Amino acid sequence: MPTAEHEITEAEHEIIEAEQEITEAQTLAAERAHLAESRAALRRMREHTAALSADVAADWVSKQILESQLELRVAALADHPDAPLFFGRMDHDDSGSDLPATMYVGRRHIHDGDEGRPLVLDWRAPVSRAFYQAGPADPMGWRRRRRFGFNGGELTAFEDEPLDGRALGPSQILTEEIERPRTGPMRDIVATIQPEQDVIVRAGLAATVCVQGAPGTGKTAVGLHRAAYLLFTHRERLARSGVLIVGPNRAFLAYISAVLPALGEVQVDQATIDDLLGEPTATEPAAVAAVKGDARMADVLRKALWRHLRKPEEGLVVTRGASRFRLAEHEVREIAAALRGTMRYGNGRTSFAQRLAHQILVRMEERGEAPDDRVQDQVARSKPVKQLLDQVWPKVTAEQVLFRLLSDPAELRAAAGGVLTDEEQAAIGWAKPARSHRSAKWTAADRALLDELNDLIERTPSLGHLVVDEAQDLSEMQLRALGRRCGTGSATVLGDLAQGTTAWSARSWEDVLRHLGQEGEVTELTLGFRVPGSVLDFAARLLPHVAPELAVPRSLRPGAGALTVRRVPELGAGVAEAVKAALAREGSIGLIVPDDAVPGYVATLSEAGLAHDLLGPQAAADERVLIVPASLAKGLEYDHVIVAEPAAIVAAEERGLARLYVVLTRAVSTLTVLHRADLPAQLT
Ligand SMILES: Nc1ncnc2c1ncn2[C@@H]1O[C@H](COP(=O)(O)OP(=O)(O)OP(=O)(O)O)[C@@H](O)[C@H]1O
Repeated sequence: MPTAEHEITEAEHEIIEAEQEITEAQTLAAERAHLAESRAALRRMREHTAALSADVAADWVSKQILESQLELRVAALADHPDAPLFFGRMDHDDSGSDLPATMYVGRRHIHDGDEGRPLVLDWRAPVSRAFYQAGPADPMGWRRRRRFGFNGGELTAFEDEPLDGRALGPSQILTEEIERPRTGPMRDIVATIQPEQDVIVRAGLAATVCVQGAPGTGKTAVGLHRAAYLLFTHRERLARSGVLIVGPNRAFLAYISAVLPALGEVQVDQATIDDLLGEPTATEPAAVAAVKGDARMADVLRKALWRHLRKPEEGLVVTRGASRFRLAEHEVREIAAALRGTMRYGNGRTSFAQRLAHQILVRMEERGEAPDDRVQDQVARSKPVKQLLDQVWPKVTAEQVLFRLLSDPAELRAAAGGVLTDEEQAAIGWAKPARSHRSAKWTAADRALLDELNDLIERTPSLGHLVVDEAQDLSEMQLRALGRRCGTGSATVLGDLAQGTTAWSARSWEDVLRHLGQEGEVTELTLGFRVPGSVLDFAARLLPHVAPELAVPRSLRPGAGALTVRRVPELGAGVAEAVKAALAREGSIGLIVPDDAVPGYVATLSEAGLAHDLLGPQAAADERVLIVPASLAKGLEYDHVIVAEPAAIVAAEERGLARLYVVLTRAVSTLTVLHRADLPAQLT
């Protein structure tokens, strides 16, 4: 029997709860009204921009440029129904503060046209930093942080965090955001960027940052948000010089393609290394590619290129009117020798012609003539100089130089002697060369060599900033190629040494930065957002075998019951059953299988009547079930992952264990590992 005192307390409790509900409902209504007001203001901003006319432009070209700029601005002001306009709010009641009493933080700045009153502040503005960084230890002048929960475009919840020194547990809204089922391409994380991620996102433009991060720690997300941050903060400069995101393959680029547009950035290019350096037209054994990918090749190529300079067969004779002016053969040789290797090959060729012409001018002056600069140019372009130029300093293309190097063992020996061992030379030289450089086929490693040569011949222009994802997989020569593209800019280098699956995968980030030609700090992210703890622990059994030096990753969520490892008598039936079970739950399903088993599983699912897509360059798959070749899983994630036959994934390639580590860390909610053969010993 409850006591009277107890009854009153309970009744009181109910009243308090009811009051709380009313205040909560009122708060929610007020916040929704602010959202509606912001939406309307954004619409007005967009309409205003759309109404601006490019007719003010002086000429046709300027008009086209202005029109496309206006189009971009209208696109940037689009209201994406699924991406809430604001996600946070900060308040304080200190009347002496310079900060506004209330600020809403959102994807972009929104102001009320009439009064110019800011309704939402861009998350990248300096003042917004407090939303991400303020904490009990340092409230940064604010008293309360409010986070909003959204469902579609609807504001459905809010969560208050007093910034008064009380330490609070993890945010419910963050956990829900992470566990929200995946559909379609990658989402932005702008509402829930964590303090340690925010530090990387907001690093200055001059700084190159390198992030080592375990699977799912948000490296890709951080890199993309950093691009958006830099574009906001240095808009004009970067609009001119450009920002480029480099990712491992097209499927990955398609997967991340929606993030920047959702953040209002529609002008960032994305490319794979093959897009940048040229698609390979041939393949080769990994061991050969590893030699070609080694930075020592830069030396070999430099020597190979300069070996195209030839000794003059004779001197130079230039006729002007009735006079003839001569340079002796040794003089020509000295001029070439003085220039050799001091500048890019192409510039050297131009300078060589100018120096020859200059010497001829000196001869003219000796004979009492007074030629001016124009005469020097005329002489430099004259037939005898051109003929000598073609003989001594011939025009060459990167393809010609590499063709000669790889098809002629004597050339290779001359250029690579003392740099590559005899075995290495034998490995990269072509056994059966093509007829000419025109019909030669080039591998991915050759493409990086060609790029290096191109740069030795003519400077590669640099961009303002480069974001390089999965950087651990790039060869030293590929890193050099990327380094050239941010030579006068900076880079964000992202990756995980444990997920290196190429024959040349990096062993240290210091090496990566060195080959990239950038000085930068290496930061480590260790808190995983994607993979549940139980799954991460299972995958981490491989870590001592693939990257023993790395810290064991932790997960934000324990994920009890997320992992199933099952031996099945027959893989096809086991997979079909696991797919059916996953279909009963919410979210995307990735069936990750050894590459050569893909056709078999396509048939299995079709026979079982299970609709599915095969992961290809376009990430936009319609079906919930996606068959993913193990070699393409990198960087991707699915709510439910089913992995078929880990031993076969390991056996398929040299760094198969690292590949398996990648594959096992793609799951957001559940991982089902099915095997008929024994599991790899390292997993048990
Ligand atoms: N602060 C965050 N708030 C919400 N979600 C986050 C946050 N950080 C990361 N995530 C989510 O965690 C998942 C993993 O992030 P991401 O793909 O960037 O990790 P990664 O480190 O690049 O992983 P991998 O090395 O496996 O490719 C993504 O779904 C991302 O949206």
